[in-house]
Amino acid sequence: MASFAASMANMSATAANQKVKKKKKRAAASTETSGATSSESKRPRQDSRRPKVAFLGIGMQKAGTSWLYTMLSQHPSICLSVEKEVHYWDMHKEEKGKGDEWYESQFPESSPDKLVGEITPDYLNMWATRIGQMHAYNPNLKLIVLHREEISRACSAFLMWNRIAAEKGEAKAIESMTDDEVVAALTSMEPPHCMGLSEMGKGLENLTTNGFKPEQILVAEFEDVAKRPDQLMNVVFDFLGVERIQIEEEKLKTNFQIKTDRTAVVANKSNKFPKDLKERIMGRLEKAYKELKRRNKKVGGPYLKRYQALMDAQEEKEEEKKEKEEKETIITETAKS
Ligand SMILES: Nc1ncnc2c1ncn2[C@@H]1O[C@H](COP(=O)(O)OS(=O)(=O)O)[C@@H](OP(=O)(O)O)[C@H]1O
Repeated sequence: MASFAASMANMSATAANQKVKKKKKRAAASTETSGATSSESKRPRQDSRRPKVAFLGIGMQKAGTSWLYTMLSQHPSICLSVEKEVHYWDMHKEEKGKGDEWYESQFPESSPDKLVGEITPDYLNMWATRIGQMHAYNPNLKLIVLHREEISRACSAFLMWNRIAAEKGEAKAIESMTDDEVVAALTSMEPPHCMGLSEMGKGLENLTTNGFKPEQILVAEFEDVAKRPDQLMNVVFDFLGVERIQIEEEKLKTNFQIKTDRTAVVANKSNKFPKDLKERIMGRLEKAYKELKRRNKKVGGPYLKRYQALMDAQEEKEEEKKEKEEKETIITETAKS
């Protein structure tokens, strides 16, 4: 009996030990996924107080997303990630095992009275499971896409990758490449998928077949970054449900390209795709990518129509205001004379 009791006690001690070990293992695993240290995990959880990410800029890559990040960073009710591109949904979550707590810790200035968001252009071209995870995290997420003409966008992407590779001695600089070489690199199915990442239509379809409603997605035109930046930002602010703010003219008109942090780098004018080469390339690719452009137009069309209507309504209002002001001036001057 005694030996039975001892062995029972022994067994329960072993079970208790195993339980403790398992608990420690689980704690270590959750520390690994959340990126927290053991002393951090002992502190009261902060994440329960952190608001969820409410909006995302999801592309297109090379369509003015760094400019958009800079404009949104001017808004007092918006909290952006410290780094422009968090890459949680396309990389950190699955490939690096990070959790939502880690994700939300990328927004150290978040608070309940601020709208939290980040911009990672690669989210537009993710596969279904990742979109599903993003939707499950926050089914009410608002998504912003800037659309840029497909071939010009790919040229911009190619130039960026070519400059990086050439600097490392891993590729010829664009200036010494033949047209055929540039076309081959631009259209390659291998990373960095220059033309592949112009597939906005497929990206939008993937979003709506994996939970997102079209009303949750705003598609705006890249061209307006240069042509009508203030109106574009009004549409974005309205879409996000925050107050419209007037951004300084000089900022609105600056060419922003950001790499890894909040430091806005004004684009180097010499860092442009050689103009003649671009014209030749665009001529050659126009026919080959007719189908891709048609699909983007078909799927993106209704979104862009909605966006155009919002832009036109603003213009009409401004014209009405001008006319009214002009009439008032005439009345005042007539009264004076
Ligand atoms: N204010 C303004 N007006 C006109 N164009 C502008 C502006 N700000 C940024 N840009 C152009 O946007 C291109 C970079 O886009 P992204 O910031 O999305 O690039 S990235 O995906 O983050 O690498 C890049 O395009 P390319 O010059 O054709 O490469 C920038 O020049």
